[in-house]
Amino acid sequence: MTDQRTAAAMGTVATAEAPALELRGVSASYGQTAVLRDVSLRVAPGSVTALIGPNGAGKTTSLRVASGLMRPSSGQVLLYGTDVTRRPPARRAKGGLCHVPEGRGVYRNLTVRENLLMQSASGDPGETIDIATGVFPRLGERLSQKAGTLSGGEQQMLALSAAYVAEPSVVLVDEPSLGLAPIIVDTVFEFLKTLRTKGVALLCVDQYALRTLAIADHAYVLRRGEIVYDGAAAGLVEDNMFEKYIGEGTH
Ligand SMILES: Nc1ncnc2c1ncn2[C@@H]1O[C@H](COP(=O)(O)OP(=O)(O)OP(=O)(O)O)[C@@H](O)[C@H]1O
Repeated sequence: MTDQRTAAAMGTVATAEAPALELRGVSASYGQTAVLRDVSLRVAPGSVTALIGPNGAGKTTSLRVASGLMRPSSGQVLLYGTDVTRRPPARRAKGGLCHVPEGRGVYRNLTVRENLLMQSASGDPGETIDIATGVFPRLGERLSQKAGTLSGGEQQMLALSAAYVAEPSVVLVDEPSLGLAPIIVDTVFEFLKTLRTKGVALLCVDQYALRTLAIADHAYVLRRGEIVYDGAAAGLVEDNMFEKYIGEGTH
């Protein structure tokens, strides 16, 4: 989906300056527990932004607020400059936002083919299957299989294929490599790089922080619900910045 189409679906006009996605001063809580405190971040159109940080920092919660699965207690979410804070997830999805959640967002009782058609923007079965199997040939061999019986890696490929066949302009991916064999992790990162070449604005959370930074333009580090780094992804890798913000032992 182009920026202009997204803007039209959002009921606004795309401006060259507006970020594809912006969280502006977002705070969020689970019950009495504050999880995000005044989080602001921007994802430029056609760029990759890494959101990294230790366990429990609030990365998943940030993505949930961005896609509308969770309401912030204060602050705003903007898509191409339009305030969508009060819009439900389905409306944001229609406007070109695709959230691939942690833990494989597939319909387990539907076949691979049915899952792909559910995700499809065009609704054209032949075209949808061609696009998805072009990116992940493995899915082509399993079109009639129930998604719940796929291997973990195959389920992840199916979940990620939404980022193609739904034709989004903004994609949020949460831990796409979690629990996957190294060779499948390579496939996932190749896929994310390919997405970028299609002009999608990508916000990526992954346990492989260095690999994520390697494909990212910009990076944010979250710690205890606060942004503690906002700058170039490359800058975070240099000069021991990475160890300072995230700690040793992160790969
Ligand atoms: N449904 C919930 N109810 C209560 N607390 C929650 C809920 N979901 C998350 N939390 C808490 O909110 C904090 C942030 O969680 P979140 O999942 O956003 O962190 P994260 O940075 O994605 O962590 P990880 O890297 O471990 O996945 C954690 O302390 C977590 O325990």
